[in-house]
This record gives sequence, C-alpha cells and structure tokens, in this order.
Amino acid sequence: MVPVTVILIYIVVASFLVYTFRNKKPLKWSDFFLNGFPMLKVIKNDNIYCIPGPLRLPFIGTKWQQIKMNKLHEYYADLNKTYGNIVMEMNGNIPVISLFKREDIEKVLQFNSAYPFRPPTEIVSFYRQKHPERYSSLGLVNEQGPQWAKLRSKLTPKTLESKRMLSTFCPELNEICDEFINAIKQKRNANNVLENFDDLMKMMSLEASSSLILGRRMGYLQESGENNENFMELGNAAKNIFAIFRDAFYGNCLWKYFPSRIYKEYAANEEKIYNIILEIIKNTIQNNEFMAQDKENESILVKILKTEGLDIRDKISGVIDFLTATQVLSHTAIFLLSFISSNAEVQEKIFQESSLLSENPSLDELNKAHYTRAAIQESFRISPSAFAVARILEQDFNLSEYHVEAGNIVLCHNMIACNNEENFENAKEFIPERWLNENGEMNPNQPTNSSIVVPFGCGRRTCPGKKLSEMELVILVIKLVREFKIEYMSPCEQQFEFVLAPRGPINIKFENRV
Ligand code: HEM
Repeated sequence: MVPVTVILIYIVVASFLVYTFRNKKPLKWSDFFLNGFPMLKVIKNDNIYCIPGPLRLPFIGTKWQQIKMNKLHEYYADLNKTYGNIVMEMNGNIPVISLFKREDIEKVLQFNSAYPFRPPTEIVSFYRQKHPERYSSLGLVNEQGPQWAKLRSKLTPKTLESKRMLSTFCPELNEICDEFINAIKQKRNANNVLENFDDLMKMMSLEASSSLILGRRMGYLQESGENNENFMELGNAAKNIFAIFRDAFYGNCLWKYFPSRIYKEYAANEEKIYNIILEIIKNTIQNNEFMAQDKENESILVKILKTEGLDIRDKISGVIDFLTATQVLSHTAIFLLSFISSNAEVQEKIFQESSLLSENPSLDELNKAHYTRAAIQESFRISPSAFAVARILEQDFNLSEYHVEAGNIVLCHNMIACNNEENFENAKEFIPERWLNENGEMNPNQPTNSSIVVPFGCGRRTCPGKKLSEMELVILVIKLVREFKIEYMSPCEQQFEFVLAPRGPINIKFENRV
C-alpha cells in the first residue's frame, strides 16, 4: 500500500511541476482532472519545454535514460535519430539542449563573445569553493567572465600558445618519441604485438606534458622500478579523474549533499595531484630554478611562477588544469593510429612523406608534412575526443525554430554533425585527401562545412594546448610509421569518459619496417 501511495503522490506532484515549467503558469486542479495527464501535453510552443526529448521526470529529469554512462556518445546519436535536430534533456532540474544541425552549431559557436561561457565541471567547482586555502578561484577551465579572461591572459600566451615555445620544445619531444619507440620494442611480444598499448600511450603523453609543463622528465617510459613513486601516483591520479567527472555529472548528484563515494574519490585524486605539484613547486623554488638565465628553455611552471599579478593559488591550479587536460591527447592518438592501421594506402603515404623528413624534424619541417596533418584532421573530424562543445548562451537564439533564451546550456554535437552525409560526402570514410588543395597542401578550410570540425573548441575559449597537441601528434605518427607497420589486433571501440576514450585493452602489432 505504501509504495502505491508514494507513486500516486509522485504522479500528482510531477504533473504540477512539469505543467508549470512547460507553460510558465501553475496547473489548476480543474486542468488536472479534465485533462488527465497534463504532464504529457504541450500547450504553448514558444519555450524550451516544447523542444522534443525523452520524458522528463521531476527531480531526476531525463537521467533515467542515461544508464550506460560509458555509452553516452551512442545515446546522443540515438537521441538525434529519434527526436531530430534539437533535443531537450533535463540534467536533474537543469535543462540541457543538444544541437545536431550544422547551422545551429555554427550560430552558437561563432557567436563573437569576449568571455565565452562554458558550463563548469560541477564537482571541481564545488570542491574548489570549499577549499579557499588552496584555491582562490575555480581555475582556468572552470572560471567564467572577467576572472576567466584574467587567468587566460596570464597563464597562456607566453607559455603554451607561443611558436617560440613550441620550436624550443620540439627537440625534446623528438627525444621522448624515440624513448616511446624503444619502450614499444621492449614491451612487444615475440609476435610483435604490444598488449595494453593504451597504458603506454597515456604514459607517453604524460611524459611529454610533464617535461614541457613541469620541466622534469618523469621516467614514465622507463622500465618499472626506476620510476619515482610520487610521479607514478601523479600519473594515475590524472588518468582517473576524467571518469570521475563523468560519473559526478551524469550519475546521481548526492555528492552535493554529503561526501559520497564519488566525491571522496575525486577529492583523493585532486589532493594527490595538488600535493605532488606543490612539492615540485617547492623544489623548483629551493633549487633556484627560476633564477636561471636560460629563458628559452624555461619550463611553463617557471614561466607561470614568474607571472606578476596572479595569486599563487591560481598559479598552482593553472598547472593542475594543464596537466589533467593533457590526458585527452593519448585518446586522440589512439583513434588516429587506428584509422591509419585500417587504411593501408594512407599508412603508405604517411611513410613516404616521413621518409623525406630529417631524423628529428623541426617545427618548420613538421608544418610541411601536409599529408600527415591532413590525416590527423580527418581523424579529428570522424572521432574527436571532445565530441561535443558546451556553451551557456549569452543571448537569445532561434535554434531549429525554437526560441532559446540566454542562460540555457547547449551542447553542440560536432562529432555527430561531422559524421552526417548532409555535411560531408562519404562522411564515415577516412579520406585525408579532402583536406588537401590541388598542390597537395593541407588547408583546414578546404572542404565545405569544415567550420564544424572543432576538435579543440572555438573562439576565445579554444584549447590552449591545440598547437602543442598538433605538433606532438605529427611527430608521433611520423616516427611510429617510419619505424613500424602498424596493425590493430581488433577494431578500436570507443567509450565515454567525460570525453571520448578508447575502450581498452588496445593490442597493436608493431612490425619493424625492413
Ligand atoms: C588532442 C588533445 C586535446 C584536445 C582534443 C583538447 C580539446 C579541448 C577542448 C574541446 C576544449 C574546450 C574548448 C572550448 O570550450 O571551446 C579544451 C579546453 C582546454 N584544454 Fe584542451 N585539448 C587537448 C589537449 C590539451 C593539452 C595538451 C592541454 C595543456 C597542455 C590542454 C589544456 C586545456 C585547457 C587549460 C582548457 C580550458 C581552456 C579555457 O577554458 O580557457 N588541452 N581542450
């Protein structure tokens, strides 16, 4: 009897709430009795509650649909098929609108904004607000408005985004890639198959990022036993954190009310990263590293420590945010190598191009590796790790004939739009040539609709690691394909870990070229 009463009360309360939200006026008793289940009816057509989408229930919204959190990318593709170009979900009681149509995505992402608003990662914001002794703001990734602009201008231009910095780092990156190739040779089995390549790839991208950002070689690519325990912990914490973001955002949000398992896991990983970075900073200061004269070879950490007008807590959180963000690079590399593995002709063309470059190519040489760069861009088109770009609207928009007011969260589904035949011919096929002009030069604006290929986001909030990541991917592919014939032992499946990640284990045959 008790469960039946609870369900009845729930239906009545749900009807009132949904009706009131949809029609912006309270439900009268007469409506309820005369209309049956008004929660299922659309009365007006000019607000977001009229946008089609799965059944929204009070308190849990549409979360009941997202049971398989590691398959959310497939869930969104199904939503697009079922409901069309624009779909509304409720994340608890927060409306989230998904856009799949190119014109809508362009409208939102090309909106010229001084401070583009991207919804923050809730659990990070929540935790950082509770720890003012460590964090004076939400940090570069999560802050908004003028505070974000200040962090962005202080933390990035002289560091991650400068051409000089990339040129200086290029020789070291060549060295790290050689170390990576040696590790592959040592770890592959008698049949030349390397099992769990995904683990080694993560270590490679962490080694590269730590070397650039912290100015330290961590030894992630060395045989186990030689590694510093702290550095291994840092690596593991950075690896875990994305899946925690996903579970906190798409799972239940009990962590907002009490320290649930997911909150404790997040706090443990964040504290691990924080403490190790703090230790490294103390050592850097003690060893007088930032008094060094060699400005060219200064690490990003030293550059950030020297930046004036920024609270030390923001400097630390900036370094943490850079290090955690670099995880995405290893996912991207695995998707890219899988396309190269299943397209023998593409692999051969990259090999030909790589043979023309010097053993340790410079940044200028890498920029001329047009075919390889086109292959990377094509991989980004079909399988970008950030498969949707989120924004909070700063003004009202008409999107697919619905009026969407400022302040709403929208997800621009660039991956789904990029895999749609309406936007790209033979959209599901891997064709690097579509990015090349008649002289065989890479042209990112070449294909019609290239404006929706935004693997690093868009506008002033674009990823500051874009140029570094592109350079790293070109060196990596050129060196790997020059050394080995690459063959994935099974198709590379994808799973959702807040960003799109490969589903391990990834086993690859690396056969020496003769
Ligand atoms: C292939 C690798 C990478 C991909 C696909 C990627 C993708 C992205 C995307 C889509 C965004 C959101 C941009 C927007 O909202 O418009 C972003 C933001 C960001 N990325 Fe990356 N990223 C990569 C590598 C990196 C690396 C290596 C770093 C650091 C060294 C980094 C640091 C950041 C930071 C700090 C932000 C926040 C920027 C802000 O809000 O101002 N990313 N990234």
